[in-house]
Amino acid sequence: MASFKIPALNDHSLSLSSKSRLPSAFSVTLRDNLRFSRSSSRLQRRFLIVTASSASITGKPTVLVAEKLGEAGLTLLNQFANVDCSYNLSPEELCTKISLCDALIVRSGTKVSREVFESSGGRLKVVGRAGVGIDNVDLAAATEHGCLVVNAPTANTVAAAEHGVALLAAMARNIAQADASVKAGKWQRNKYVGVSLVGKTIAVLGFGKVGSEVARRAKGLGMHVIAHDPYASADRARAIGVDLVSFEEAIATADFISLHMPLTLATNKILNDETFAKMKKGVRIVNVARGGVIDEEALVRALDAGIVAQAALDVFTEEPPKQDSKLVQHERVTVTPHLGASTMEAQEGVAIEIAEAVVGALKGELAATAVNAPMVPAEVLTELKPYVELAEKLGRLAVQLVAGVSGVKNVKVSYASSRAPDDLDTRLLRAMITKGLIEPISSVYVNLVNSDYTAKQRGLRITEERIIIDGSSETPLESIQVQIANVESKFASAISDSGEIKVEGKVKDGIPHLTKVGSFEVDVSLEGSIILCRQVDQPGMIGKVGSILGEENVNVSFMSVGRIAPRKQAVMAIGVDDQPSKQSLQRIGEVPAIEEFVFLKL
Ligand SMILES: NC(=O)c1ccc[n+]([C@@H]2O[C@H](COP(=O)([O-])OP(=O)(O)OC[C@H]3O[C@@H](n4cnc5c(N)ncnc54)[C@H](O)[C@@H]3O)[C@@H](O)[C@H]2O)c1
Ligand SMILES: O=C(O)[C@H](O)COP(=O)(O)O
Repeated sequence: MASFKIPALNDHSLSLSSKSRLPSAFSVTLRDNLRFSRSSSRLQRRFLIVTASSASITGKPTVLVAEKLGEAGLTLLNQFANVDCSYNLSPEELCTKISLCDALIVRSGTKVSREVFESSGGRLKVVGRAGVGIDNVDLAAATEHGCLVVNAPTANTVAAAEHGVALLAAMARNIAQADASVKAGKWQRNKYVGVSLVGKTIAVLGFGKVGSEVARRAKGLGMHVIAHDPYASADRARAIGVDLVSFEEAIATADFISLHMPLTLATNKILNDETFAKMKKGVRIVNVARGGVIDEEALVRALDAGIVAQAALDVFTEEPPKQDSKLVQHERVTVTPHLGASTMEAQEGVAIEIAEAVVGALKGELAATAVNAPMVPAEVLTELKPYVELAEKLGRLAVQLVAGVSGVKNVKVSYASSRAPDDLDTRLLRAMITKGLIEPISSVYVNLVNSDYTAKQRGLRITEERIIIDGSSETPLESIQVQIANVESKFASAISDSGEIKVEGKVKDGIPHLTKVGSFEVDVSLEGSIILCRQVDQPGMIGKVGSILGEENVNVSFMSVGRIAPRKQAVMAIGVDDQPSKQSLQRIGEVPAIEEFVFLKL
């Protein structure tokens, strides 16, 4: 079998000193909870498994709905959980309530801060954002607390795009101002002469879901559409008839600018004094993204200087904005109170989308819209299921072999596979190895959300290596090997020739097997628990150990002996269904040919 090594795929090393509290009954598990949610059919099928087992005294989890949610979503939630609809909570009230809740659902009006996660005492397992933007949720804090954040990214796209186009047309034709004027008893036909859209250039900044829908509609209005988005595909733009251009070109050539990017460090105040100065005189701006992408004071200056002729804004840095805000009160500015997602249809859709995601996550199903965790496609999960189990068990075994576990710092994981490196997603496997390594030696529960964070926090450096082997690529993996460097072992035979604790496993007929301990080949299915004994190879050993266990009614599920050569050193691996008593283990240790032994819980 030919093999060669490729460089480590991942290297997670960082020591953090702070201790975070983590949920007490929340873990990734594939064995018992592999169910695929088929609910969000519009979404690309990408899933995350999260198991949450705690619930309230009534046996049902409690979901706090902190902002108004569509009826259909509430109905879904009520079928599974105790639903507490408490709107307009102060930050203090939210922090008080949250310790009694397993899930929280919000829109953009609630700040889910670090304090919220800290106040939950580890009970909060899922935050559902009933909409797209998650800038009101402290994602880092959620991840540190092992709390999954899911959103509803698709149901309000069209509503937001329609609102953008509505603002565009309303702004160009002074609809809001003219309406107010007529209601005030005036008839100012000359004052409210507008501008036409047809033939004008509109720059869509952020060519994602909403941006591309706006672009489509703007094309329908006869506009020339250009877009700027450093991450968008040129093919997708071309398919809609849109030219992707640089930011500089977009802002310098546009008659209208429509903003559709998320608020990030890079987009914060992306429209500012400097960028306004580069725009065409008389440009008109629409913002249905986030208020923070515009420097609002600079916009007022640009309006007053005549650089910006008009603006139409649905979103503001501070919501609601101050009543005396110069921007809001500006006569050439049209405003709406963050209504982009607020259509009957979008709110029903969002409510269903988020309720399904939250209920699914609480049930231990696969969350399609996880924001703070790697998502693994369903078909990959199905295929990796037995390897995920193998990964966790190898981690558990390896760490239990360490003498004095505090020194576990460097772990190397090798995946032997005939697949190309980019055809094997190891994130889930790494998370499960981390879980296996950490859980037996701490009170921390590790899941896919917090595994990398927890490893870093404990100063655990996990490097991954792919070993490409010949063979059929139908099987995702040939074997997984876990090595712990620079430690002593309570079972010296687990130390390989190169000095690390080494365990290796394979999946056989769908069942994870331990196939190597140190330099010894064994073959024992990873079910129940395991006793490893090093002995001088000789007849009758299996019988002797088997009868000690049999006397105590401990059922042996598997036995295998790996030896260097006949009658030389050998390692016997014995799978047991039950935990033998201390006395039985002591008797095994007293069998004359046995030089060392260890009992390992899976
Ligand atoms: N007003 C509302 O009620 C409302 C409703 C829905 C969405 N939104 C907001 O609209 C925005 C877009 O939502 P979406 O669903 O289309 O998100 P999306 O993720 O599908 O699209 C965002 C796009 O912005 C691009 N982008 C990121 N950084 C950029 C940069 N520096 N310059 C240019 N483009 C950049 C991304 O590549 C992506 O294509 C978000 O801020 C969202 O919160 C508002
Ligand atoms: O990000 C979003 O989905 C929109 O801004 C809508 O926010 P909302 O749910 O508060 O209306």
